Amino acid sequence: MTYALELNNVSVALENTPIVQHIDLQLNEGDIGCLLGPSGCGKTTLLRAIAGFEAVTSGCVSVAGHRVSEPGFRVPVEKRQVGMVFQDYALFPHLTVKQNIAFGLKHVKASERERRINALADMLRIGELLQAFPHRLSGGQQQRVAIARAMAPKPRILLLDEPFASLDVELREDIAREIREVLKQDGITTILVSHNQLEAFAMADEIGVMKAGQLLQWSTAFALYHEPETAYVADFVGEGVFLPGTVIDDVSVSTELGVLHSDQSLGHEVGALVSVLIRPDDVIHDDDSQATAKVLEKAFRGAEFMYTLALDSGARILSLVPSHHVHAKGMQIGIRVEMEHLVVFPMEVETGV
Ligand SMILES: Nc1ncnc2c1ncn2[C@@H]1O[C@H](COP(=O)(O)OP(=O)(O)OP(=O)(O)O)[C@@H](O)[C@H]1O
Repeated sequence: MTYALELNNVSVALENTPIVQHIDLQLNEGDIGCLLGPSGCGKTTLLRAIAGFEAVTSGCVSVAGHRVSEPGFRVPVEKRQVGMVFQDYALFPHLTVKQNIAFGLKHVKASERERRINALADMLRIGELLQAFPHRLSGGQQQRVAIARAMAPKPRILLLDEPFASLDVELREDIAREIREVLKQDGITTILVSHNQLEAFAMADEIGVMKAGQLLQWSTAFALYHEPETAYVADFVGEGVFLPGTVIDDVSVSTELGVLHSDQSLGHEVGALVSVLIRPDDVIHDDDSQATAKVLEKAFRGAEFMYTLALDSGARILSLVPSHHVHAKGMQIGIRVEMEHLVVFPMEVETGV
């Protein structure tokens, strides 16, 4: 199987300091990947290594089955057919918006060049700005020009570092959706860096969670949310809390919310103390339920409220409740747990319980 982009055991050091270590990831042609992680965890460094700006100290980067980076060997950036949008946009100040976008299209027929520039400018809402120079543009406009310039030559691999950071929420969602469509149409394999999980969920086929230079998990949004492999990923992605539990057999855990069952072996010894991940959508409000919890807080989210509830022990859980159910703070409300994926970690792991 040849991937459009493959990293095997990639490590990168800057000024002799290891920054990212032992990274494995793969993307099929036309797939979109997203790196999520706190500031300073090495996302930009990893993008720069894929683009060829940084050398690797171990492992290899392959594009369409060809090795482009390994220790002591690096295909130059301009030979990789990689497009990259940096956080500082790096537009050419002496060129107009149109000339910036056209920069990588010198070998394309004039009519096709015009068509592509206009299509990208329309999509990115910068059609009115084609004759302007970059210094006249707002940060968000410059960012969109940089995206158009990187997408224009249909690179083999597109790398986007926080591509929507300067856009307001509404524009961001529309543009992200349209960019995804064009990337899919053109079959451009993409990795983007984002701080925004919802954006990652909406844009990406595969998502990687990074922490301190390590890639903890590389999988679909669904798997990250429902089948996190570490307590860190469980905590970082989505909302939820950990409740203490005791393993009672290979597939069941006893908790304050009752006995919860898994459809597969939990891999923990009977009697082991564990932390059980409880997502807000696992906790259903049900007036007929015997089990109750006290409403501590509620936050309006449009169609739903996010309730923070206290169990008898004082442990807190979250529950998403349709907003036509109105319960005041301090009330006891009926709850039941409906869980499709039971996620359990050993208790000694730092989970914030
Ligand atoms: N030239 C350098 N020499 C040594 N360390 C560096 C150098 N450049 C960056 N670093 C360090 O490498 C680490 C990773 O930086 P990087 O920019 O890749 O993180 P990031 O995850 O992209 O962060 P952000 O989300 O804030 O952009 C940081 O701790 C940073 O201080």
